[in-house]
Amino acid sequence: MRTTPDKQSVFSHVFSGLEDKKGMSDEPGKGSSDNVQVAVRCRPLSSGEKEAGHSVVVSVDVEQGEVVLTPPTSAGSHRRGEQARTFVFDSVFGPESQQLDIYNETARPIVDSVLEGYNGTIFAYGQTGTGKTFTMQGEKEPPEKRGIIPNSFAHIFGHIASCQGETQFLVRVSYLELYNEEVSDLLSKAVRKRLEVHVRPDVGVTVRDLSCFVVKNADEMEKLMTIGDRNRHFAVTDMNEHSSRSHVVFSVTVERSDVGPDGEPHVRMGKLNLVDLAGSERQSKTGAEGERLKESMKINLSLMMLGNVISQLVDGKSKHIPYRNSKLTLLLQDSLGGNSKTVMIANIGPASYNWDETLNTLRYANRAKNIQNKARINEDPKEAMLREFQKEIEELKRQLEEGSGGEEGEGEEGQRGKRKKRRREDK
Ligand SMILES: Nc1ncnc2c1ncn2[C@@H]1O[C@H](COP(=O)(O)OP(=O)(O)OP(=O)(O)O)[C@@H](O)[C@H]1O
Repeated sequence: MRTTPDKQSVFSHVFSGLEDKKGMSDEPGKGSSDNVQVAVRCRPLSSGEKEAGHSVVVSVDVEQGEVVLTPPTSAGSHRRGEQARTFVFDSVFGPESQQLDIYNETARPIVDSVLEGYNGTIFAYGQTGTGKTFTMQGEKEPPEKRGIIPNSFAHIFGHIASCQGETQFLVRVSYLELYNEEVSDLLSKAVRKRLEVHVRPDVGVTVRDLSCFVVKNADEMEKLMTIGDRNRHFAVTDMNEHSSRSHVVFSVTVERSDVGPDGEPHVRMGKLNLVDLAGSERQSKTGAEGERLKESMKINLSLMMLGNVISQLVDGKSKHIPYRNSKLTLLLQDSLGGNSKTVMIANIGPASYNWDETLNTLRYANRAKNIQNKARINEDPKEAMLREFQKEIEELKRQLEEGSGGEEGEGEEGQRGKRKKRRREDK
């Protein structure tokens, strides 16, 4: 359901829920300094890699949060004899890790914060074919294979269902694609229409004309995700049979209205950005030519720009961060160094022939650990829709009351007088 053309039909999607004690104890408007959290996930060796006889060069120590990249032992490798490299991250996941473990450790705290009114970003980064889409979306069946995005839908609506009483929620979603440096709306009928990205000082990054749908349960969200995925650019490459050729951002906005100590309703709004980046790739390995090669160059360029932004944020010397150098960094402006709680999941493969790419990803992720964000609860935001709907609901209720007649024995004159009085009170 689209919000703009049909506001009235969303009234039924404004949920009632319990006053959330935990949420109420937060101090709206106060920012806290949060480092970007970085997790690393290493996928299992694929059957093709096993058949080709590639050895495993990655080991993971979950307890210590450590990833060790050992040098390849094969005689032909130019990395043979190098020293092992060790990296430490906020959390690490080996080939046996389960989708739900990843969700609980990396995504759950971010989604909890979004439900409190913070912005949150979860993004997957890594070489092509290392499991970014598997981590973010996963597979539909069996349920244990579901990724972060569908798990977050269940989490959000599970939370709403557990609430009762005064708290009301409004959830809406949008889904955009960044392909060859052009932004488009994956949920629009005009799916290839180019959209403009703007940064507004009051609300941050916005995409003009991006459609937004109010949803009332996890199934509706999943349906929208499936529609959007069908519109996404994929291709077969030598590195991945189903390779994403674009970056995508699935956004979920959660508005909540709680009655504060002053007896008045207060609206808070958290936005969750779920980002599946296209993979970095080497042309010699993917076999990209023609259109694929053009895509590949754009993908690598935007990831390089993202790397530059990360370096400058961490370096701390530069006052000017080059967010505007690419659409990807512009879209992620709030998520990196801004008003958001952010987690990056760096995906890597375990095989020896990807040693260089794996080292690059680990270095990239290692730098991102030092990015400092300043997340704050978004209280009474201008763009909140909930308050507008509440006002209209009140107005409709009033009209219904008026339409159902006055108190017994009260004449037309008496009812008209009451209406006038209410209008005066409203003013
Ligand atoms: N942890 C995992 N366990 C089992 N299979 C996995 C895992 N991670 C990835 N795979 C499998 O590896 C293949 C590549 O994964 P996926 O498409 O998610 O990679 P990607 O990083 O999104 O690639 P690209 O950047 O090319 O889109 C898929 O067949 C996927 O099912």
